[in-house]
Amino acid sequence: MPALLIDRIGELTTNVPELGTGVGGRLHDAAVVVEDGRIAWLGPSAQAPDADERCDADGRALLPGWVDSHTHLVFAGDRTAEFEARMAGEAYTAGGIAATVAATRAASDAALEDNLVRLVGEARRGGTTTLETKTGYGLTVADELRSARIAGRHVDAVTFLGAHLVPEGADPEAYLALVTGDMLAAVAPHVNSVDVFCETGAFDADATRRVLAAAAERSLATRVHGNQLGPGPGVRLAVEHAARSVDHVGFLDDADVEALAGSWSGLSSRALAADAGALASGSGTVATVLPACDLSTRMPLAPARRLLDAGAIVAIASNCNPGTSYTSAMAFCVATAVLQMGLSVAEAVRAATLGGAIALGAHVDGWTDPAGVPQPRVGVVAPGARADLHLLAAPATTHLAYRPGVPLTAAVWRSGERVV
Ligand SMILES: N=CN[C@@H](CCC(=O)O)C(=O)O
Ligand SMILES: [Zn+2]
Repeated sequence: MPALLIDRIGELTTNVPELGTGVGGRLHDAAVVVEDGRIAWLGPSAQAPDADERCDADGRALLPGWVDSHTHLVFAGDRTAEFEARMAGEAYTAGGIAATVAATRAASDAALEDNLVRLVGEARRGGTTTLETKTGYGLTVADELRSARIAGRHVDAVTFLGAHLVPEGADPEAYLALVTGDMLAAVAPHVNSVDVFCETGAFDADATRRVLAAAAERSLATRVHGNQLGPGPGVRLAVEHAARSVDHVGFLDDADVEALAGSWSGLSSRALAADAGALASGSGTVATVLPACDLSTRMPLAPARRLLDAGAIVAIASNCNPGTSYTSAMAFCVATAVLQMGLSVAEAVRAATLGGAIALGAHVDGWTDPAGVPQPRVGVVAPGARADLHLLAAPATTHLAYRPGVPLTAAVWRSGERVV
């Protein structure tokens, strides 16, 4: 692959404070050189070396591609009527998942794959370069396995979510035994992690523990859908089981917030930001907020400001799915986090890039994609990192919140290849 120079960058967000200024490690009048799919050099534009090809950023902002660490893209059908009912005042309940399970089971492999490819393309056009997606709309061994296989062909990380809902007509205990037994055994070679929806109407604390323990026995990373619809044990269980992330986190008490911050062994997000070594070696549970889901379900926005102030590591993800959050637009999630959750633009951008990477374990070199191929770290613009870059049609990332809803993606590179 010929070396590429992107120069005359008005504002470069590296997410590495030592490389620039502030939380975003920003540089101005900067340049980046990309070689063999990785960042080879970055620095002042005036000192940039020659390369085979050149892209003139013309004063615009460059940042890492979005890392969307929570989506549910293997599904068929949509739930427009359910959304309309919600906007007319009905509450969201976990039971809505069953409608998508029925449509997904009835769909052909080709239909599921076409829909997934459509959504991955939509996300790319909005600047997303790393995508996780979950199974969870099959809920039989065969349907979960085909979801995992289809997902693995198109995304960067696949999560098994057999513990999404007890399917209609199934005995809860027998289904849990299936999820933690034969179903997990079938999908394990095809997934990177295991998730469980810990909520009233889905899986209780005991069931959640059993799913997390079964995943740990197979050395699979874990994550939890927790504290989405009300207070509950999800956050506490995620931290106790060293889950990579707990997602939604809408209803938190002080102990939940302290547990999430403390999970990083006293390394606050600020300390981690200032010390790349600590970040690489630290392990804890990321608090993933899903602003579009909070809005689309008319739930209170997750307390992202409080979590950051307490020292937790926060990620922002789209939760793209046909029930609670039918959007892949990470820029919209970032704008909402700034305008309504009280984050600065630099904090929100960091959470939607490096935060998501930490939640996926993709912030360190050598993480593997679903095919088992080792990948360079993502979520930062730094020498050696995967060249996943997002050029905005704006001079500063501030425009993501200053001009909400305006499509600002001008170009996207993934592994050094121009994809948008
Ligand atoms: N909360 C559980 N799962 C999805 C919603 C799935 C659905 O309603 O189809 C979520 O993350 O919001
Ligand atoms: Zn979800």
